[in-house]
Amino acid sequence: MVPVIVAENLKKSFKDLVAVDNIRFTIEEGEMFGFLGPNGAGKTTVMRMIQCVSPVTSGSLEMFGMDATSHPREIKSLMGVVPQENNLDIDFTVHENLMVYSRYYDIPREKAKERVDELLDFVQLKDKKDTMTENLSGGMKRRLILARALVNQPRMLILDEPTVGLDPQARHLIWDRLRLLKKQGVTVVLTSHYLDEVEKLCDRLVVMDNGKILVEGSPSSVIEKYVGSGIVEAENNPELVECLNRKEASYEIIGDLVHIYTDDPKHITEYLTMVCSVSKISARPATLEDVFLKITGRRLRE
Ligand SMILES: Nc1ncnc2c1ncn2[C@@H]1O[C@H](COP(=O)(O)OP(=O)(O)OP(=O)(O)O)[C@@H](O)[C@H]1O
Repeated sequence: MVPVIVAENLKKSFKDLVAVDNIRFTIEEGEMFGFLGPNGAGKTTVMRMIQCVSPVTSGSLEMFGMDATSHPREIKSLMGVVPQENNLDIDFTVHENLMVYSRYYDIPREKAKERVDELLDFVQLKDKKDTMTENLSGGMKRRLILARALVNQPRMLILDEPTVGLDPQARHLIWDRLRLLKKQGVTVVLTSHYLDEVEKLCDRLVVMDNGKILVEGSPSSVIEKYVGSGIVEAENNPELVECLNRKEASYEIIGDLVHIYTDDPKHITEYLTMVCSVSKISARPATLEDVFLKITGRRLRE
């Protein structure tokens, strides 16, 4: 495996605030890699350092074997970026938006036209070619931004919350396109608050909080490691909690519910039903969302 991004003791401070606190991670070529974390965890700050638009405070950040501080131009030419906000030029048509962007990369006009047509086809916006950008739906705007990020045929694509606010159809189309890009060998790095999205798409992920990386691994390995393969949910009552303590089970009380983390949901369900009074008991597979909440807690962030 060839590493595309290597971060060592990477730190970013804004005056007294440490937004990214000495983190290390490696992203391999052709991987789909996710950054997760509550609001303010430091994900966008990491993305902006990767995009070489926010200087590293200390530590090292290498991409394609080049240092982010000394080779930003070379690195930028190899990547495409889908930012968190829709920052399209609304005074242009769909086609013009992409043509203008291709000029930044000095792509000859005829070649750019060909490339833009291919990209509009790729994101299913061919029939909107001459539509003014401001008249596109939210999903179409996101697709246009994805197309724009691909104008320079990047080896790595960075996406900050690519599907925020989109309906299921639009999300699925973006997922499908990201999978196609991965098949073509493009390294994809994304942040998302949609944990099902990350679970479905990403080969590996990190969970950040307060600028630090708390968890790293494939979705299935982190689920296995932090919550086990299944969760049994039951209505909270003192007798149930006593039973769980006796059995030394791993559990969490969440308001009116008890979450029991287990690799054998059937066994726990049968046991509890037999030895104590339980109601509304049910089992389900554990998800990345369970890991996220277990690791980062349930406290609301600012
Ligand atoms: N330019 C800046 N100046 C000062 N503080 C900043 C700046 N950018 C980010 N921060 C702070 O750094 C911390 C991390 O912010 P960041 O935007 O990276 O979080 P995030 O994980 O992307 O959050 P979200 O999920 O809300 O997008 C926050 O406390 C934020 O207020």
